[in-house]
Amino acid sequence: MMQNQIRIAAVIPAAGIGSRMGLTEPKQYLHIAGKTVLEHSVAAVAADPRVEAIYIAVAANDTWIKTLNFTERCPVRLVVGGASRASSVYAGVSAAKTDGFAWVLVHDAARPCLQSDELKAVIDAGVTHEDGAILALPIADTIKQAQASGPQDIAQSIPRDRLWRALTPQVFNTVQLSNALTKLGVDNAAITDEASAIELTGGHPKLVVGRQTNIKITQPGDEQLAASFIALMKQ
Ligand SMILES: Nc1ccn([C@@H]2O[C@H](COP(=O)(O)OP(=O)(O)OP(=O)(O)O)[C@@H](O)[C@H]2O)c(=O)n1
Ligand SMILES: C[C@](O)(CO)[C@H](O)COP(=O)(O)O
Repeated sequence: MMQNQIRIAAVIPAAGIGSRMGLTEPKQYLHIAGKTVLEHSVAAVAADPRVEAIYIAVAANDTWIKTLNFTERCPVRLVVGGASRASSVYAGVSAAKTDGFAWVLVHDAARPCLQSDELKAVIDAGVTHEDGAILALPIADTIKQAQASGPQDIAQSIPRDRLWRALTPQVFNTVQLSNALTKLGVDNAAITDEASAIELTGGHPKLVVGRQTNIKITQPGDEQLAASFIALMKQ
């Protein structure tokens, strides 16, 4: 498969409300390092020429998206997201499938610090491995499981050998991912990332080492950390 024949649609789930941030606006519309978190994430996935279209899943009642102006080299389309991340992803994947893209790359709007070397690596692996590929990081800390009765009382330590934490982007064959999400249902709580859907339908996506800086803005203060990482990337 010639690399110039690889046409990828990026799907950006951006229909969440960012409740854990405790803000009045969704975290993807926070301004850091001169533009919104979403604009950083869109620009990050557009950095690879194999990405030929970007589908952003936004909430049906989103009033912020129309204030943004995307100037990427490839078309940016909006689709209506849903009540779950998986449903938002499914809306973008379905649009990409309709438009004839054989490959999809899913990247959280809340991960604005993606770097181009990570993007290239996960695309290279995702389009050559039969079950796709995801960016991930091996767990470097000791893992504790809390007691059911006490959320901050240790029940046990979990062996961390062979444990990784998933990041995004995640890259898959469009039909394979679409079929998995259709079969499992987008309200299936077990589907917290796209790889989960592939795994639950028998696949084994490739793990590609990402960067520690590829954080997901989730809790208060993460936006400052992301802004610092973006400033460092520009140096
Ligand atoms: N129904 C949803 C829920 C989440 N997302 C997107 O999925 C990404 C990762 O989800 P998360 O960090 O959980 O975002 P939120 O759901 O907005 O955060 P919270 O759980 O704190 O409300 C985010 O870019 C978010 O916008 C989405 O498109 N549709
Ligand atoms: C997709 C993801 O970012 C991989 O770690 C993560 O599963 C998203 O979880 P969230 O609770 O929807 O943020």
